[in-house]
Amino acid sequence: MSETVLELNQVSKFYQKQAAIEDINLHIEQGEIIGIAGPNGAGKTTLLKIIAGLIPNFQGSLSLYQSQNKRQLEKARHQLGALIEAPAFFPNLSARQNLTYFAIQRQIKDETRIDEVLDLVHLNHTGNKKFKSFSLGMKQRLGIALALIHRPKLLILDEPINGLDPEGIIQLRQLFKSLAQNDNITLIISSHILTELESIASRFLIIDNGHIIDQFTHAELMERKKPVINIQTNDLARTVTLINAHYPTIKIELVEGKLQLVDFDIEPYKINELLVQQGLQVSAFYHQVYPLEELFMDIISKNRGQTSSVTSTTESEVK
Ligand SMILES: Nc1ncnc2c1ncn2[C@@H]1O[C@H](COP(=O)(O)OP(=O)(O)OP(=O)(O)O)[C@@H](O)[C@H]1O
Repeated sequence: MSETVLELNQVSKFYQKQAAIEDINLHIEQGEIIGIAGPNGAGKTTLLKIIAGLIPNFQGSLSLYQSQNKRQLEKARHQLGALIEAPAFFPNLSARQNLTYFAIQRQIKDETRIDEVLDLVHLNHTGNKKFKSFSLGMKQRLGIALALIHRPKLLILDEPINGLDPEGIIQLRQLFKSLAQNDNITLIISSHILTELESIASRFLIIDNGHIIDQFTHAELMERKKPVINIQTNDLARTVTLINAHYPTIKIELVEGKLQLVDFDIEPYKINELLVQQGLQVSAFYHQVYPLEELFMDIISKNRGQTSSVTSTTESEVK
């Protein structure tokens, strides 16, 4: 049976009358992977800090594992691990020495746990290498190891994949999925890398100007996604005429010198076939699907009162 991890009711944080976040309501169940996306300054870090207990003064109520008052909350937060901003590691100590220091400080007696977390974040091979000569990605992974060291049930990560190389990103993606699936750990992750967030999270929160302006599960994202076909030919104007004549409901836009088709309910190859049969030279034809990125842009522009980027293009506009 699933357990409620976190409940926020009308949570707001103001800095000099300016809201960093405002009227946030949120309910999170054990085992969920929550992906938080939002533009710079949207309020993501503020929200994560409030959950982690790093901003004690805020308006509204927060309950963590059914604990609400200050004392109970302090206890409940032992179940929480967080990587928000870079932890202060000792530059002249190795990964293992740094973790040993924090383990002693946190009264973690099980020494094997240090090797376990170093294994989990793939830093077990770094030996005597000092923290100061770690790459950004290695530093980031050591921060995650530290957040995991006391076996938290809830892990909060602010931009955890920043600065990682592709291999590091893949390793962390697998780690996050395994923590949720095998260890039933709940994760709350913020990231600007939406393609990555999309492959990790089970539910998404879109934040703008301090408000949760939309939220949806992974399955709902798939329903709302808009596939796009990109086309490049030797005669874009004629391509538009042909597609408009045969498939009048398809919307076409000119983007960076190529045509983008949305709202098509036919097999893409049929469009390609049509163009080739009509003697056009099709130099590029590819199906592009970045659901979260596309939906994110739509949601943000709608929230800011801008029109959506997709409009129908006429032949004269292309010429
Ligand atoms: N300590 C502070 N004092 C004053 N204003 C603050 C403070 N911390 C955050 N803010 C303001 O609150 C708003 C939200 O900031 P926050 O760091 O939570 O956004 P964010 O979504 O994490 O941004 P980014 O993606 O750039 O990290 C911003 O306008 C920021 O300037």
